[in-house]
Amino acid sequence: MRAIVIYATCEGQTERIAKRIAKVMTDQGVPTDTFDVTRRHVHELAVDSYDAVVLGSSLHYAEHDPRIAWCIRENRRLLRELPTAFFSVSLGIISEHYKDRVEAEWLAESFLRDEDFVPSRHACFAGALRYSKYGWLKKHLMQWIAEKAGNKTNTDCDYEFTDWNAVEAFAEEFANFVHRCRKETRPGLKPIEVRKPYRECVVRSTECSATSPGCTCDPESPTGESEECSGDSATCDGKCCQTLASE
Ligand SMILES: Cc1cc2nc3c(=O)[nH]c(=O)nc-3n(C[C@H](O)[C@H](O)[C@H](O)COP(=O)(O)O)c2cc1C
Repeated sequence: MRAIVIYATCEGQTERIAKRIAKVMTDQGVPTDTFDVTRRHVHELAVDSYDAVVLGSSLHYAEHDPRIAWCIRENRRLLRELPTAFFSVSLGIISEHYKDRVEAEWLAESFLRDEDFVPSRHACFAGALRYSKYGWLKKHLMQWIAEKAGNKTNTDCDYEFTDWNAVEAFAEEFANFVHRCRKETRPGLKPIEVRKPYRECVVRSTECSATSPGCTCDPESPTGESEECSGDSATCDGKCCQTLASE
């Protein structure tokens, strides 16, 4: 049993949130990997080798990342059968103006509606203002937006608004939900064995032939993954069961 957090980030705040969610879920007995769609193509990811999926995206110019939308579309049938969660990261959600807060929530809900995706859980988290990472134009645009929203405008500093307690509570509750789903669908299973808890993701491989002597890969599995296979073992020819190195 494994879960994955698939996320899109621009300045890194969604990544920090995704990694915190993965850590908390892993600590709760649901080993969880992470996958950044802004660095790798989602096609490489073997989504079907996971038992629960969390998707997350930050909001930029009132849009969630189209690569997350694409990932939802590509895996729609699978996502309907699994425990799923979605989180949106924005600054509107902590604006001093009620209208902005409502809009941030509405944008998350309409994104899910447009993608015809009903996650088991969803949340909106506050992100960060990282002036140090913005170019000149973006810095001044963000300063102007921040001022309108009653937010921090000193461009010499970065500001983080994420409520980490809320992020951890979300991850903990979702991990408990995943446990409950597993119990309901497959009664009598042993408690989950936490193995290889810190790896980045399982990538799709079409090269696994499972014919080399001593190869422990399961040719039936889409990723060639087997219980014993480490992915970097010589018995796998280094071709199949690929997992990304631990952080
Ligand atoms: C160019 C730009 C546009 C943004 N547009 C919005 C927006 O339309 N609504 C909003 O609530 N937040 C907006 N934000 C705030 C981001 O959602 C916030 O900074 C978030 O932490 C970014 O997460 P990331 O670093 O994972 O991309 C914007 C930020 C930038 C830099």
